[in-house]
Amino acid sequence: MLYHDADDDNDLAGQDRAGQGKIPVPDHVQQAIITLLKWTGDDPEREGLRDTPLRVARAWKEYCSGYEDDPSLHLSRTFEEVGGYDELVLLKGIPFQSHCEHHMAPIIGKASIAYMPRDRVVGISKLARVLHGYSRRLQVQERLTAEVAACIWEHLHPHGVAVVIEASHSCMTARGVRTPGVSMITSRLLGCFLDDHRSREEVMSLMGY
Ligand SMILES: Nc1nc2c(ncn2[C@@H]2O[C@H](COP(=O)(O)OP(=O)(O)OP(=O)(O)O)[C@@H](O)[C@H]2O)c(=O)[nH]1
Ligand SMILES: [Zn+2]
Repeated sequence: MLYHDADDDNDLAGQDRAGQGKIPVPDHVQQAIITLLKWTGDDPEREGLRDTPLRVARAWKEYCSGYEDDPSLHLSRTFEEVGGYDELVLLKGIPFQSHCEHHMAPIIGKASIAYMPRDRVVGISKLARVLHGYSRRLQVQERLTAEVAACIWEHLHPHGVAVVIEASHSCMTARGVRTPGVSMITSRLLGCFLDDHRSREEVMSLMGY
């Protein structure tokens, strides 16, 4: 049996947790979640699971909201270098959440994103927005790292870009090899951070590596 939003206050699925309003969930999407619930051994008809297909569907739309984002648009508004500042700009330790494309399990970590401006700088929050645009999709960490770096490289035309991501993969900690406490580190260096060892050492040291 499929459930649709009731108008009462107990309709948790109907709450706007993401601030994006309530989105309709097609029956076939709910049905897929019911099938999974049954297959895992539970009873989708019991009270606690009654609205779960709706909630899960909406949660996945939120986890994967990056598919509706064009991260490069966040870099379209730039500013002239302030006071002739032409040294590196680093946003360090940006928390993010993604999901691995193999198991759809959470990837939870932090990213550090640096660039060496050429003529213009971007609002610093935009670097985090680019990260979220790519992380809110099904990912592998290597591709996420490369996509963030490529986006900044192609749209800001800086002297260099450095992206380092450190993350824990729930598919390794909560299932499978079940090895908690392990993190994966990936990096993508472009331009001066790749070619010039002093720039590379500086950015890595500022990032804490
Ligand atoms: N390189 C890389 N591997 C990932 C990432 N996320 C998950 N994986 C790995 O993807 C692999 C998928 O391996 P498979 O053998 O196809 O799947 P599996 O049988 O579930 O593997 P186990 O996780 O070892 O149980 C696993 O080794 C995961 O640890 C990622 O972001 N990058
Ligand atoms: Zn995985």
